[in-house]
Amino acid sequence: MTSHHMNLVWLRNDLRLHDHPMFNQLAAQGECPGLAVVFILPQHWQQPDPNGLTRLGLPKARFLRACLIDVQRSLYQQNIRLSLLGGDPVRLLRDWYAQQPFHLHTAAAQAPEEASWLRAIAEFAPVTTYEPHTLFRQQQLAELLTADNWPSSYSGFSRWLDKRGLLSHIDAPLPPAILSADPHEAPVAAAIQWPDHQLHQVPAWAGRVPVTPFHGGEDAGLRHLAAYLGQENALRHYKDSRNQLCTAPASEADHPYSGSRFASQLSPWLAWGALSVRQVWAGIQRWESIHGTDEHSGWLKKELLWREYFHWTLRLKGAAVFHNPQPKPLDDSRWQAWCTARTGYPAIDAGLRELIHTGYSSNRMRQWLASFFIHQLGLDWRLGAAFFEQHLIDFDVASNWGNWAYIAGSGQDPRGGRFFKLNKQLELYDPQLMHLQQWLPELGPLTLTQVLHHQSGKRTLPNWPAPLPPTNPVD
Ligand SMILES: Cc1cc2nc3c(=O)[nH]c(=O)nc-3n(C[C@H](O)[C@H](O)[C@H](O)COP(=O)(O)OP(=O)(O)OC[C@H]3O[C@@H](n4cnc5c(N)ncnc54)[C@H](O)[C@@H]3O)c2cc1C
Repeated sequence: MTSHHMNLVWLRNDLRLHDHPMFNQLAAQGECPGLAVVFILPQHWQQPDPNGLTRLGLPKARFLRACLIDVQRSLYQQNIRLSLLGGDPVRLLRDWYAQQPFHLHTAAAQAPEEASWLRAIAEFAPVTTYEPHTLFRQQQLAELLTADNWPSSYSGFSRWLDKRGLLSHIDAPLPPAILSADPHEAPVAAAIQWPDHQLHQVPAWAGRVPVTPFHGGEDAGLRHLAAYLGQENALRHYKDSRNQLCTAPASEADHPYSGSRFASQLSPWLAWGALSVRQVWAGIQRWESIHGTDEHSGWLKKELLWREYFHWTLRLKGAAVFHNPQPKPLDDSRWQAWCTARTGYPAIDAGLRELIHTGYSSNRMRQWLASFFIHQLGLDWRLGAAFFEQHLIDFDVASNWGNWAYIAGSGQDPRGGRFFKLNKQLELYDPQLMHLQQWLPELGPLTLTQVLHHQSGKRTLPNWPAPLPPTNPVD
């Protein structure tokens, strides 16, 4: 590693100090000539694309901002500045380098866009990359990471890990780094322009629905993890409750898990790297040492391995993950109905409202939404994935695009897509309409039969739009 330049750490979605190989490496170097840390909000994230989508919906922006404030505070306690810049990352870093040469330390690229930034920067500055996002190191998977060897399904990946015994070789999380360096300020100025809350119209229903339960930041993420595995101990029923659409209110006395979190809800912190996935894995192992290894802890680990599978798939396949061999033309009226959560299918419209309003939805709901968008509205899955990208506070490029491609049948898995029959799903997962009524309060008291009939086209709910004609039956 060069030493005559100052070190510049470029954080992207690795917004933490604990278990961060980059900070630990720099700390191990001891006193260095200077250290600055930067986060750059790419300007194009806020420019609407031809379909009116940006990459930074309001809940997502709020969560990100809270993560940045938290990491800025933690660094400040070590006398290190985090500069927050907005603009074109390559241009800003080139300007910075021209005024004050640096050695750049940053996470390895996940998506092709990041890879192209890193290639461009490497032309004018020394760059060292790190692996802060995954359970495994690239070297551990080297044999698999070739076009011929990469498994075409998650199960193939999981079998290979078992065969190699790799699950017992996941690195332990690193302790928070203690840094020691001369602080440096950014020599370039380009303030972040955050989305304007004033321009965001609050719909009339918003006052009657749940508030966003997530607060960004490493500190909040670590507390959430500790509570989930400790005081709440909600992992004890994870496998049985993970398919719920929401947490049943504590008042639902006859519900088996009333008031207890249905899934870990760790994804927003994991996505921004405010929590390290190895920290979560180690937390589950600690839980197992107290409560014993069981199907619940095993299932949560399995979900983290799904994440791993999608991450490494993207690293290997790159732009191919975003490709649709059967593109579809845009049907504007269907697209507008989707964007305004008025498709006429209350189960879907409730899910869309939740997603737009909070930036989060359960895995089951995401599956309904994606399957509905692709197989019942007949729209191009990439548009649905981009819609999620705008809204999800836990947007993770590999998991989002990987899951959409998987449901569309465009991705790795040879089974040709996943189609969830909406009415059957509603009967199975929200028979008491708990989620649906939470998000469509203006529909008032309803029966399951009324909703099922409406969704089948019988128009039993006069104050909700007629359902758009489906391209496949909902029953
Ligand atoms: C269409 C679609 C889009 C999705 N987009 C994203 C996304 O942008 N970001 C994201 O983190 N997850 C995404 N997922 C996966 C999954 O829905 C969320 O990770 C999960 O709902 C987050 O809630 P949780 O933390 O309570 O999950 P839990 O059930 O508690 O799972 C724990 C963790 O495992 C990982 N995980 C769980 N399921 C999956 C999965 N199917 N694929 C990859 N990782 C998984 C996540 O990191 C999650 O936080 C998507 C799923 C679908 C069907």
